[in-house]
Amino acid sequence: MDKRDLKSMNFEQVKAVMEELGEKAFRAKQIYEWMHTKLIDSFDEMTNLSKALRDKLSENFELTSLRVVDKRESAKDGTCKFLFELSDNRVIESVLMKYKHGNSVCISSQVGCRMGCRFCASTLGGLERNLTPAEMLDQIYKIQKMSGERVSNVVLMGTGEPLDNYDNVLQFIQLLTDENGLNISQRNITVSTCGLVNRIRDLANEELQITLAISLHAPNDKIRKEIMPIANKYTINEIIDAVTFYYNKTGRRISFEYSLVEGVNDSEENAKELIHVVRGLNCHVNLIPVNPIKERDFKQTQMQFVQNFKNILEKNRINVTIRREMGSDIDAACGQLRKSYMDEHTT
Ligand SMILES: C[S@@+](CC[C@H](N)C(=O)[O-])C[C@H]1O[C@@H](n2cnc3c(N)ncnc32)[C@H](O)[C@@H]1O
Ligand code: SF4
Repeated sequence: MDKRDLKSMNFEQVKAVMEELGEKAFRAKQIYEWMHTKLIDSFDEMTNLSKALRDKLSENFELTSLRVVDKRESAKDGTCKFLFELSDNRVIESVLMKYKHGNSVCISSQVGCRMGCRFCASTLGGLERNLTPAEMLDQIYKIQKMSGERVSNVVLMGTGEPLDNYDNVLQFIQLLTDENGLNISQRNITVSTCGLVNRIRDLANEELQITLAISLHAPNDKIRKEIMPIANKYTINEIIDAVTFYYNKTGRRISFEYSLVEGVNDSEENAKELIHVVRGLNCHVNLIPVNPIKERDFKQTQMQFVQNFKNILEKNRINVTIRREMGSDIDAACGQLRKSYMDEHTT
């Protein structure tokens, strides 16, 4: 029988397990603390439990942990990219970004992705599997332990489509924001999605205070279909309706991600079209010059045109920023480092 995943359980579930094992309830608190505040990697480190209980736990439960297979630090801005190996030997990546306001970690939510966006390295091998809540937490826990600094912000912008792994992502958010765990504020968590409309509505109904980021990348359905297959399922209008619902439910300002690709979505005409799409919403647009991947011949829009695109939006009173490229010297585009690692190790 497969061992049950203890770190993915919330406090109530750990309490139920203790009852099942005939243990006192306070043991649940101790075990939960070892996992989620002391961030230990093995049952043997739970030194205030008897050896008998630790043995019982390891016979029946799995305690996930990640092995670091690579770590690269940007000489430009201190951004650190990590490659972690999971217990089934699959590899994922996470990024630590240091800002004045605190440390932000970008985590993966799946191994691979099935959404097929043309510019994205994460989807080149399709979806391998979902990550468990514990495997998402482990990325943050490991980075916090290795860096010795508190992580204050978490963004789900690494490999994978978080809303395609909905239940695990929700449980992960519950554990991450638990006051008996790392106690990260919901407001400091961002979930980024390519626009799974039904799931955006489900998420709105959870009434969380997290930030929702929409990977829009196009001002109309025609261009969006060329670069994002999900656009064949949901139109931009449907996305806008869903995010309006999200905003009405949560009061949280919506972020739109817009990667500029030369000759594809970066003309002045495109900027004007984009204004009509987002006008009237309480939102923020992030412009990101696309990070070219070697498997596709997409080119980055030159900075002067990115600036011009931004000016057009600004003149129309749209909140807009150009996202700083973090760690551009270390294969920082999402999924790129993992992809180069897999290419080297699987041929
Ligand atoms: C990798 S995705 C993960 C979250 C989610 N699946 C999504 O699409 O929003 C995070 C962000 O990276 C962007 N992205 C992916 N490949 C990129 C590239 N080569 N250059 C710039 N941005 C990229 C995505 O469009 C998205 O906005
Ligand atoms: S951009 Fe997001 S949804 Fe699209 S393939 Fe990459 S990870 Fe998947």
